[in-house]
Amino acid sequence: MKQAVVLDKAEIVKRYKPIDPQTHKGMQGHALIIAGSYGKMGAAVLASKSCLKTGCGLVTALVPKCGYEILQIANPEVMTLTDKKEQYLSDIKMAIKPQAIAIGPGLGQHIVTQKAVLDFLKTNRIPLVLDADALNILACNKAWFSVLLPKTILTPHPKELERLLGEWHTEEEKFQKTRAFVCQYDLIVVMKGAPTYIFTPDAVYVNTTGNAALATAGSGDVLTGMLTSLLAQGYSATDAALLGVYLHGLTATIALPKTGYQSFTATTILKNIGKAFLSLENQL
Ligand SMILES: NC(=O)C1=CN([C@@H]2O[C@H](COP(=O)(O)OP(=O)(O)OC[C@H]3O[C@@H](n4cnc5c(N)ncnc54)[C@H](OP(=O)(O)O)[C@@H]3O)[C@@H](O)[C@H]2O)[C@@H](O)CC1
Ligand SMILES: Nc1ncnc2c1ncn2[C@@H]1O[C@H](COP(=O)(O)OP(=O)(O)O)[C@@H](O)[C@H]1O
Ligand SMILES: [Mg+2]
Repeated sequence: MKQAVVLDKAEIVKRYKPIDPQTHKGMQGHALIIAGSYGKMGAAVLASKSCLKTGCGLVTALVPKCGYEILQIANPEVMTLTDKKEQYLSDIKMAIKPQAIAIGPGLGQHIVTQKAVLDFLKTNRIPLVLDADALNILACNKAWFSVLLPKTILTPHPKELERLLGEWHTEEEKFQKTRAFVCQYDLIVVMKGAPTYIFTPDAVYVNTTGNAALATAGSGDVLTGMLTSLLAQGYSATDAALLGVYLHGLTATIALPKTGYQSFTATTILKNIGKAFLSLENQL
């Protein structure tokens, strides 16, 4: 494999766009988070909250009916749309025009949800982040890889990546398969791990922030919201993936001395997104 580009502060500051003092919520982007099912509504809460806390002006969550009160109470700043089904999503339609969409965290893989996801992918023309069960559903329907919009961001953990690409026997083979996949379908793959690699058709990047504190439930759901937020704010898919992964890791670098590994949770990531941004501003 070609040498990975090291994603350090200098590389990030080049891509970071400070907030315009004249901005308003309508200019900060509107994101839609399609997530959650009975028992996994926390994933929708975490992804939509992280989307807001990464600077998106407006965030809407689309969840099954059982998620309505959970979302509205846990996240009063987030607008909530509900499906007609109580426990899982059955139909992905929206009367809004978001600038970016995330789909997958906590979604489950009900057969009806699978069909709704596939129908959505066929017609979607809005910049997209695919995570968790959206990846698992796609892995069961590999013919659908070719309907994905160019530069869609996929965020698999190792098991999800294996479901998508099949087994590998060496790290080198894993990298080759991922590289071939992003080039064939013109996608961006955030290969989550320690460290996380970002694959684009042009280059591979290796992240330098973060630590094992991130090995905690919901950590990836928060990352999905952050990437979607940056996409909605007008960052290119490559820059959103690079900046989002870097900032997500930076929250753990910043918080570790106070929390230790054990008490760091996905909520700790949310609480430290602001400090992560501020540390970029100090470099300008
Ligand atoms: N509060 C909520 O609502 C939450 C909801 N969530 C939602 O739950 C759904 C299921 O998601 P999930 O990722 O837990 O299940 P799944 O895809 O079977 O993967 C698990 C297996 O993958 C592997 N593995 C994972 N990471 C690895 C690594 N770094 N390195 C190596 N291996 C790794 C590992 O496999 P093993 O090593 O055990 O063989 C592990 O057993 C999904 O929709 C998600 O969004 C969660 O986000 C939690 C909070
Ligand atoms: N040991 C580790 N060191 C650094 N980052 C890690 C480590 N373990 C997990 N992470 C990060 O935590 C996140 C976990 O994502 P994921 O497995 O999808 O979590 P969840 O589905 O519970 O939200 C990824 O961004 C991954 O890179
Ligand atoms: Mg996950």
